Amino acid sequence: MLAVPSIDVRHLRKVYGEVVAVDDLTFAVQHGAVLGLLGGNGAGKTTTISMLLGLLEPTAGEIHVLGIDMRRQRYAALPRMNFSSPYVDLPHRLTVRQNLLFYGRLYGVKQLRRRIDEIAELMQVAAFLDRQTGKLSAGQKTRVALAKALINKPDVLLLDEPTASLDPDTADWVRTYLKDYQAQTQATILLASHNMSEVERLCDDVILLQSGRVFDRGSPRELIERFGREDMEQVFLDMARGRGRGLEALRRNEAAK
Ligand SMILES: Nc1ncnc2c1ncn2[C@@H]1O[C@H](COP(=O)(O)OP(=O)(O)OP(=O)(O)O)[C@@H](O)[C@H]1O
Repeated sequence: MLAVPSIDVRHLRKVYGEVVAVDDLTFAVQHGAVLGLLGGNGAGKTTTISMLLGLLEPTAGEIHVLGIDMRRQRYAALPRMNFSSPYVDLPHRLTVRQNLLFYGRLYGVKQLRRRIDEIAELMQVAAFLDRQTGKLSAGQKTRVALAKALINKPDVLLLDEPTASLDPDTADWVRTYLKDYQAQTQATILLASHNMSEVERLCDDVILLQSGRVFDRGSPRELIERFGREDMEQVFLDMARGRGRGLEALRRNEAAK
């Protein structure tokens, strides 16, 4: 087990022209924990995940993953990481199998063909392994993206809205699978989601982001209690609408700065 957190982010900032997308974000995710990143549209979730992967250069701040400085040595960490995002398409013209072969080789997966069969079965994409990825339905593409995200059995998994286009039944088994995967491998997962029951079910801790800044943080249970609410859906609405005890949390955070 690592003595350092699996993900360690300090004073992270990203500015696009006049838009401050991420503003002084600091958090750590311990080995084997699941952190939820919640926030309304434009809160900075995708920007944060992109910086964690090295796809975007931060304006300021530090990111360490598995103890490795991502701004200097990200290629040492990337083979042990993976991600899925509805905003990053897999090559359309390749078949699902070709995509999984391509990414599997990129990640240096051993016994790749066996692993592809295994993950295709698990993510229920075996039936369309030889179809073009671009011609699949949105939900099928999401399952392929998850198969790609798990191909190298990552120690750190970054998931941007992993169940967004899935039907309720499929979303449910994907959540069950992610929970089992995490329990079996002790992987560390960062999950950006708009689905509050998913967050309650999967996340040990949650960061509520608003306009790139931390609005509040805690376990789902702590947040629900602190906001005086019954579930995360209501907590989220309080944050989004700037009302109730959520507003007090914001004031407290502002005062602490
Ligand atoms: N390439 C870009 N150029 C300029 N502004 C950008 C760019 N990408 C994101 N932004 C802005 O940065 C802010 C954060 O966007 P981001 O995509 O990280 O939000 P998000 O929390 O993932 O939102 P959503 O829930 O809608 O996916 C938004 O104000 C967005 O308009």
